[in-house]
Amino acid sequence: MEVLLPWLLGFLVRYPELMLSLACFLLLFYRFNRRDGLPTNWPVIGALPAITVNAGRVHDWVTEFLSAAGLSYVIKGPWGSPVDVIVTADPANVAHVFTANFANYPKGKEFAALFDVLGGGIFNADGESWAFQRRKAHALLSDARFRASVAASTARKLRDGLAPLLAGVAASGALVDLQDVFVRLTFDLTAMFVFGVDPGCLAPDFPSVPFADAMDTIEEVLFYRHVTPVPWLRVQKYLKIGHNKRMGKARRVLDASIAELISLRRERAAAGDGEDGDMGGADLLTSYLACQDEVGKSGAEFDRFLRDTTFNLMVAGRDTTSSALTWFFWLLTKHRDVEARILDELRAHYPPPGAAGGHHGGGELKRLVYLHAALSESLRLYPPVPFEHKAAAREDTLPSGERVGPTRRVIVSLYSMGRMEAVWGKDCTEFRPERWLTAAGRLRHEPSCKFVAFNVGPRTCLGRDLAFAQMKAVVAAVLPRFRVEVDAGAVVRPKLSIILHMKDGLKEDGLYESKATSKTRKSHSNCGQQ
Ligand code: HEM
Repeated sequence: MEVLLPWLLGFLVRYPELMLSLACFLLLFYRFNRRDGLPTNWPVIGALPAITVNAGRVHDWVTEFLSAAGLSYVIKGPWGSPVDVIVTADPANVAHVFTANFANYPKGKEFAALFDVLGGGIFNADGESWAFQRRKAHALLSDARFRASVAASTARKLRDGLAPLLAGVAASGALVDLQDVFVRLTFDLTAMFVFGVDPGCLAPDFPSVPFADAMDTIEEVLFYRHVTPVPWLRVQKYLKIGHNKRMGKARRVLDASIAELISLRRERAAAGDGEDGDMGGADLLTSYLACQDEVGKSGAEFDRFLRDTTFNLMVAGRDTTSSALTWFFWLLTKHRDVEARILDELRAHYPPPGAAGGHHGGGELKRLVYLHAALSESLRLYPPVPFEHKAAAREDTLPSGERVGPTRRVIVSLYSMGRMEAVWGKDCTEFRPERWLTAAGRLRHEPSCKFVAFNVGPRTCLGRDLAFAQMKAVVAAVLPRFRVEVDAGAVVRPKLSIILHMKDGLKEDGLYESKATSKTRKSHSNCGQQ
């Protein structure tokens, strides 16, 4: 050792780059993961090598190490601050954090800073502000007139927008990215019930809609903020460069678009046209405008409230539902037996409008039990919100035994929770809608701390029923008429984002309209009629 040490030091002084490269090589390519499958937590840099190497497949990587660890594992912070993260897919931890100790796990200031673009909206709010917004949103979203208007405007959009668009694509044999189609569709559907206006994002020429493009950019930057060292984020903010610059630009577009939609609605209300628009005046913005006294704000403050509220609802409705639909349609291409059962159920309980018994008021959707089970199964494996993070206001110990506090946060992997053998059994990675059905063919209830796609506890999703109704309506409009085929070689994987979109979309696939399903397929990426 006496000989080796001076030799090593001499080598380090003379060839620092070589030594640094060697160290990096050892770190990055030798032991990102320990032999037991768990990521190595190195001194100072924490699990950075493992994170770097697995960044492209983060959700599957987390699932692998959580399986190996027994549902929870502590990742040491590489972000330049002494923060560790306990990553968990343990239902007991979820129940503890989201329900039993809800008050001790607020969204908090750091969450609000990370998601500053959401302003004071419901996703970012805590305490009284959150409670008020939740009460209000809950009342509006469950209002019977609102629900009936959403059902009617959705049916119209599917009949006059989606179906002709898909038929046109099918007839022309053009390529289509189904994910793009669903994002456009849910953007329009959500804007209709939030602003009372159809922005026409879903159109045959696939127009560029600045509002929708700005939302895409914002989501990308938000994910980037999760995986970038804090000091570098600060430099970007200070110099107004990189992702910070992109965010600034997107925010300006977003704010301008929302301001325009709000003033349009105000003008129409002032002109006595309050009942116009795609929702016949039953949209959420009209309702919020009418309750200014209850909100207790005026002038610019009320405008900011409207901007934050409507934007939060747009985020809530657009991306989650489009992500869910994309994964669902892809899963059906892999499970034709499930598709066939859904088609049988649709024929029996949801005949097309115009056919005998084919009147659709929305209530019939409740009879589609197997479809409900299949959608739940898809959401279990591909939850649109793949992870949630939480910080404890006061030090706490989780049921799994780990301490949480100022220097240790919690990340719940919703994606991994659906894939844990300990939670769902040996067939946890299989797509099996039957797991959601009782022997009598009714829907089986799964505890929400186990099926977390819609969140758990007091902050449970307020749009769950609406989302199921919209997804069922889309499936009923598309499935009997079109058949989607996926190229065997297509690589389908999640994009790195706060929403579980598909990385390369579903554009390598083919869509066929019923009449031509048979043998007229020209190439894997064609569209045709069944
Ligand atoms: C498949 C579709 C959907 C899924 C998987 C989903 C999932 C979720 C999740 C995971 C949260 C918790 C987010 C968080 O606190 O970080 C949430 C909250 C929320 N969702 Fe949904 N959502 C869906 C559709 C919708 C729709 C269509 C609406 C209608 C506007 C909606 C409205 C909301 C609202 C208002 C909240 C905030 C609740 C609160 O913080 O108290 N969601 N949703």
